[in-house]
Amino acid sequence: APAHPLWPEIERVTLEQLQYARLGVEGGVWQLFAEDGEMKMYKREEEVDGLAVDPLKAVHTVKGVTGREMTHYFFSPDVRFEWETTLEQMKVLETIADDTLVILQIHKRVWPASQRDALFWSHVRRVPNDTDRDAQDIWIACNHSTEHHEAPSNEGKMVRVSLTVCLVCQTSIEPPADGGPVTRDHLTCKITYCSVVNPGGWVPTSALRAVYKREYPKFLKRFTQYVKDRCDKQPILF
Ligand SMILES: Cc1cccc(-c2n[nH]cc2-c2ccc(F)c(-c3ccc(S(=O)(=O)CCO)cc3)c2)n1
Repeated sequence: APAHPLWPEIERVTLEQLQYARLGVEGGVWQLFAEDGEMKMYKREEEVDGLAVDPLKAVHTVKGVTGREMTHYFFSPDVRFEWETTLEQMKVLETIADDTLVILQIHKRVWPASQRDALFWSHVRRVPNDTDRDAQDIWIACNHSTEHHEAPSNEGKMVRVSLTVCLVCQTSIEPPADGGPVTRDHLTCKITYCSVVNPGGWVPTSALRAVYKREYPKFLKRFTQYVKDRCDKQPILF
């Protein structure tokens, strides 16, 4: 494994997030707050120091793409402005490996809160499916807040959020009955998107919950549609 000081944390957090995502929405602690076709969004209402830090878990089923494709486009900084509508600036501060980056993102301000930025490592990996041999491998992309010497301190202009996010994808193939080639029509990708964002500075709880309720469904719907459009008519990446 690459000898980088962040590597042990990247390994630990990525695998923890994988287990967390695979728990699904059991236990009755998750409250369904948005639904759109196959997409279901759940939250837990939690406050830390009077700040709403509502963990979010979304599950979605997307036809015609693989988990590798879904996590590739989630991870790739080159295409982020094409689907992340709240992004104002983004800088790759460090390329640790071809599947591991440190990124600084400045997001658009949401009235009445002050503008936020996010500094995180971003990692994507394939995880062999240890429970079901003939299933496809699982893919996970994970973003987790970190420190970095190159991140400019915004002289107090910006509030830095603290976040842990993962996108876990499991692909299924229903092979054609006639033994013909597998096409995108035979692909189904089950997605779990998990997010815990500490807004970093005080935001009225009601305002923050309204932002989450509006932004998260929009974000996941737009992102998954973007990947379907990008992959349409392209060779399948398993
Ligand atoms: C989807 C969503 C939920 C909650 C708030 C907002 C939002 N609206 N206006 C500004 C933001 C905003 C502020 C700070 C942030 F760190 C992120 C943020 C959100 C998602 C991710 S990610 O890692 O899931 C995808 C990469 O951008 C990273 C940062 C988004 N967008």
